[in-house]
Amino acid sequence: MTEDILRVNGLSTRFFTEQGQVNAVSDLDLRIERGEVVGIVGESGSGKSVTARSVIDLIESPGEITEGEIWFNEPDLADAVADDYPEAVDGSFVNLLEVPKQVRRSLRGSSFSMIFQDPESSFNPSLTVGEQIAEAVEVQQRASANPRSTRAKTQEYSLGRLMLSTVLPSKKYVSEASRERAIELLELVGIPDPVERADEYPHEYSGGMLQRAMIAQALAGEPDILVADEPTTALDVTIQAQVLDLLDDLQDETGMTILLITHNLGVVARMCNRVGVMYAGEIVERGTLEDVFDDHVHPYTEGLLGSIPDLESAGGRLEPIPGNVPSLLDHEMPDRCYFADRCPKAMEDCLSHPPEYEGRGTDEHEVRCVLATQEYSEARALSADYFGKDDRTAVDKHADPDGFEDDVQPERAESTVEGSGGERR
Ligand SMILES: Nc1ncnc2c1ncn2[C@@H]1O[C@H](COP(=O)(O)OP(=O)(O)OP(=O)(O)O)[C@@H](O)[C@H]1O
Ligand code: NI
Repeated sequence: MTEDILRVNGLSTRFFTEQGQVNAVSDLDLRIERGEVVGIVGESGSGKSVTARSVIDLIESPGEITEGEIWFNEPDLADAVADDYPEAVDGSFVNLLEVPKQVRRSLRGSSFSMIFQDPESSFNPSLTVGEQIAEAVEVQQRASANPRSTRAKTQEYSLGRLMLSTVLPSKKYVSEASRERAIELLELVGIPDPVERADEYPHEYSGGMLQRAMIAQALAGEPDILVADEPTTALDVTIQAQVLDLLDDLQDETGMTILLITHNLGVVARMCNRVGVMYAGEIVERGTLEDVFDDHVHPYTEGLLGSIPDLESAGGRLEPIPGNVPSLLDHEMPDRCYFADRCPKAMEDCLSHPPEYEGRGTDEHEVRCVLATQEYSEARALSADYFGKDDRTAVDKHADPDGFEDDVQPERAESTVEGSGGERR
């Protein structure tokens, strides 16, 4: 039982800002099997969240998906749209970038759901948690006959219905059944006294509890794919571990597919089946956990592994990768390996942009690094100060009237280190 549920091909997402075009995600491929947990890991600013948001259709102006295909495996959806959008259908797969916005939107909650780092953003402070989860349950019921059964749900697909479900005005009250379901969901995610807690407002919840409530809200539509963007980063270590346990258990019970975004390889090791390592908007190394942890080729992966925080023990020391996160402004991106200026093994060959090569691990293992094809050679190494001058120009170019970029870059680099857990041990 290993069928793909999602295939992303050649995805590029750009932001058209006053400073220029930001190449947040470039030519990204991603394959997720049904029931699998796939991780995307990388430093701050590498494009992880933009990848997640692109998949779930949450890119807003000035951002835009400029290229690529996002194929979602859903036979009934494929049937429903095949007549009107034949080019968007390939067997049981539907290219979500080729169907109308409303159809895509109708998949939110029921097919795709997302949880974020800051649960506050998912809740309205003036409604009780129970009401909001019940509302999420009802939104799904409007889109489907029976929210408890995926099969019944998908048999209800028809194009008109898909479109309608997103334009119907939201009801101002929730039914008793939805309220009960909300309480069940709160219980499922381990909220004690769910009946009482359902009547409380978001600010009455602790961070960890609100994180659980957000997961309950995301589960209300029984999504096929849960996208979790740094779901535990803001929590203290003990609560982090509990929330990860919860996600793990829910995944076991429901067979849900999870796309997990994190900058913590410790979290990947614990949760994922396969992982993609992101740098400067690209996946630079991908494969099974074994490929990436034991047989990695890319010096960036090596660097991330060196900075791995230990989830369980206190006092683990974190060694950040020296150098700065690269600018993703199109006119500042060099035509070479984007990591070369920070790479301890940079060679002459790294001065042209590497394609994806087969890695030395499993069939899944791929690497954007010339070291996949040759041994490191001192003789061909770039001199230590090769990029010294380049770097300075890059910093100068960053300067803009309000100095925004200059202020932000160093802080972002630092927050990666903290966020990875270095401060919390
Ligand atoms: N709304 C936006 N407008 C302009 N640029 C954006 C916008 N959103 C993201 N970006 C840019 O896209 C790039 C990738 O950002 P993204 O948020 O995906 O990084 P990330 O890997 O999730 O980092 P973090 O670990 O800090 O969350 C960054 O250079 C960021 O500045
Ligand atoms: Ni992010």
